[in-house]
Amino acid sequence: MSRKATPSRASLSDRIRTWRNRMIADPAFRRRARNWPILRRITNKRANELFALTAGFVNSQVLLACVELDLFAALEDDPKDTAALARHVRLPGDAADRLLRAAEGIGLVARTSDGRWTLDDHGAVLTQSPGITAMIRHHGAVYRDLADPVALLRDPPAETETSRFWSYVGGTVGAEDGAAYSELMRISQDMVIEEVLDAYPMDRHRHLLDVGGGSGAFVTVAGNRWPSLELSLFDLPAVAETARQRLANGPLSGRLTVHGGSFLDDALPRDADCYALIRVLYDHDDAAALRILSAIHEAMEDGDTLIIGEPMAGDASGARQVAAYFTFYLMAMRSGRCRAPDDIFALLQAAGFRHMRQHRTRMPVVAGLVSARK
Ligand SMILES: CC(C)=CCC/C(C)=C/CC/C(C)=C/C=C/C(C)=C/C=C/C=C(C)/C=C/C=C(C)/C=C/C=C(C)/C=C/CC(C)(C)O
Ligand SMILES: C[S@@+](CC[C@H](N)C(=O)[O-])C[C@H]1O[C@@H](n2cnc3c(N)ncnc32)[C@H](O)[C@@H]1O
Repeated sequence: MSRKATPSRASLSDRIRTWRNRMIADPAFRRRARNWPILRRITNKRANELFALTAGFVNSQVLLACVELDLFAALEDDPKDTAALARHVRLPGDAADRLLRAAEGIGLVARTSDGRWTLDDHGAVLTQSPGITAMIRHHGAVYRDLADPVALLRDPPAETETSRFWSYVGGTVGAEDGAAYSELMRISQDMVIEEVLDAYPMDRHRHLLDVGGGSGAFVTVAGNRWPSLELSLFDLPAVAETARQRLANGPLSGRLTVHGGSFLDDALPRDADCYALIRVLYDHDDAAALRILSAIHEAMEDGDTLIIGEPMAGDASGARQVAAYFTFYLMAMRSGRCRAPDDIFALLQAAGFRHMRQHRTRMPVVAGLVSARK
């Protein structure tokens, strides 16, 4: 049941917020604010932010066109003029010029002093970020599901393009799907792994079990960083088989065990002292999330640790963006929930965990991290 706060109950900060909102909403105040240097700066900043929000879809499509045409790779080594780039991306000169001007507007490319084109900051990052690039490409299906967001909120269909794309979420994945989606998972995982392992070094543990470990990128990086760490990976049988084949002859094979099974139905291996759920919990609604946590708790000995690393909601500006993106993304996927650390603590507590802690990550837009002990 929702309760409406009466003005007399509102805290001072709530009342200031209400007063502030009335001022900002008033066109006469906004006109006056433009005349005062400091207020003008804030006004312009807010206007630009609201414009970026309003233009979000257009910006995403400019980005998608650059990625699909491989524009950033063409600019990686040397600046080029419009005609040379038009030939590279196989567009008429005028169309290439439009694309470049649009890309310049959103920080993807920039002009050199002699009028040619080079990479701007975002474009430079994207030349070496296959994970982000793959996510930009796969947005087509998600955006089609979100084309009518109110309809999706009111009357979500049982199946969407996004839910079919990530078919493993329901626990049904065939051998042929296993390799394909694990590949997208793998290349999109690098930044998450770094955030998690920088914020939570594994030197205090003997044996790491990555639950829902996909193709094994997390255990691979952890194993390389901590040479005496024993490693295990647990995932659906088809995915586990893909991981086994990838890692069978690698340098870690002597200390890695791969287990196939479902964390919703099967018992988990018991020999680890650190269990990890990396980008797993947010795939699942609360009931399933609680089952996963309970299965891990059941497998653990007293004192063992669970770490949970995934994009999390929160107060940092990156975490706020994560909340908006993944809340709607997961609605399109028809499963899961973007949670704040407190939401995860509540589930952990219900599953019997204690000593719950949030660990600060350096880039909350990439991942948040919490840990708990049995
Ligand atoms: C050198 C001099 C003189 C000055 C430099 C000045 C300076 C420090 C500039 C900064 C440059 C710099 C270092 C920039 C770094 C930028 C970085 C690290 C950007 C990172 C961006 C990350 C992004 C955009 C991540 C996007 C991730 C997405 C969209 C992930 C989507 C994931 C999905 C949909 C997962 C689905 C899985 C499922 C199904 C839910 O389980
Ligand atoms: C979003 S992916 C994350 C993979 C990897 N941890 C990463 O960050 O790239 C979720 C993983 O959970 C696995 N998974 C989903 N349902 C599962 C289940 N019922 N039992 C075991 N693993 C499952 C998927 O196969 C997939 O590898």
